[in-house]
Amino acid sequence: MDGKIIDGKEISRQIKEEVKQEVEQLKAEGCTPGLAVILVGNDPASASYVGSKERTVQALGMHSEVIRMDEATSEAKLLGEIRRLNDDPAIHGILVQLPLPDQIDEQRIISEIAPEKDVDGFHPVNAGKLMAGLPGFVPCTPLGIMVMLERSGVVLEGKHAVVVGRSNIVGKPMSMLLLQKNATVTVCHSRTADLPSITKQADILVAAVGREGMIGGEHVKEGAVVIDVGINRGTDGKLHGDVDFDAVLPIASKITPVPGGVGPMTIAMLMANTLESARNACRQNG
Ligand SMILES: Nc1nc(=O)c2c([nH]1)NC[C@@H]1CN(c3ccc(C(=O)N[C@@H](CCC(=O)O)C(=O)O)cc3)C=[N+]21
Repeated sequence: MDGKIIDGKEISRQIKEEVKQEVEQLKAEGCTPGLAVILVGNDPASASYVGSKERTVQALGMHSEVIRMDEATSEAKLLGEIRRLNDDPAIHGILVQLPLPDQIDEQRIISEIAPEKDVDGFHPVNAGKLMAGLPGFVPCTPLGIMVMLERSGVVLEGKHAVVVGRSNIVGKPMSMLLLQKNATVTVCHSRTADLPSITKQADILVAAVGREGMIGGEHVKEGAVVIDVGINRGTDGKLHGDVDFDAVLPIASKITPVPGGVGPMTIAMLMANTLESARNACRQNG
């Protein structure tokens, strides 16, 4: 209803429809894109995300393999599973659901995934390619945000983009992608002094801090575009963003909701990356 609210669910639906068409075309050439998702342990939130990824992969006509491993699984066993998938020609994308249990070194695991199957874009080779401006897989959440901005007609060139959060998964790749589009980028984090004075300069504000309602009206400039990456499960059992939506809505020119904003875009881009990986693999060998 309100044209201010960027509908991530609708944009993700469009992307998935486009991917579905292209999957059909690729299948007609004898190549079925395949995604393997590894879930270690029984965290209910992780299990629910993995379930939703699996359903989406199947709905788009791709091959899905979900590997569920025990909470006590050793690092060696998980590495073995990744090596098997690296060598499996039916699998074009490998996603190891994070976080992993404490006995497993996440960086060690991510580094074992073949970079050309790393549809999460977390492998150091893909991170390096992004920084160097070379083609490679880009992490799904920041990539999805770029697509949302583009499809909502947001111009980035010459604008001040402020990213709050410096993770390898969102903040750092987000800042690289915004730079590529000629935004002036500032990265803030938990030790930033006087955060509101900086976020208030933002034409585009990306909140990826992981603290419910952290970004309030006092953080936002009139007319800013506000992207909320937060997915915090509140005590009410509902999902809440990092942005105090009701406080920021009247100030922003555009804003993404939670749920129905960045989250669905993340899954859509995972599908797009898996399609791209299959295309690369099949057209190279076929
Ligand atoms: N290797 C790896 N890759 C990931 O991409 C990855 C991960 N590990 N670990 C966990 C996070 C989280 N994540 C989400 C994706 C979609 C929604 C999503 O679609 N959310 C819906 C609501 C879902 C609900 O209601 O629970 C929404 O925001 O509208 C949320 C969260 C991917 N992650």
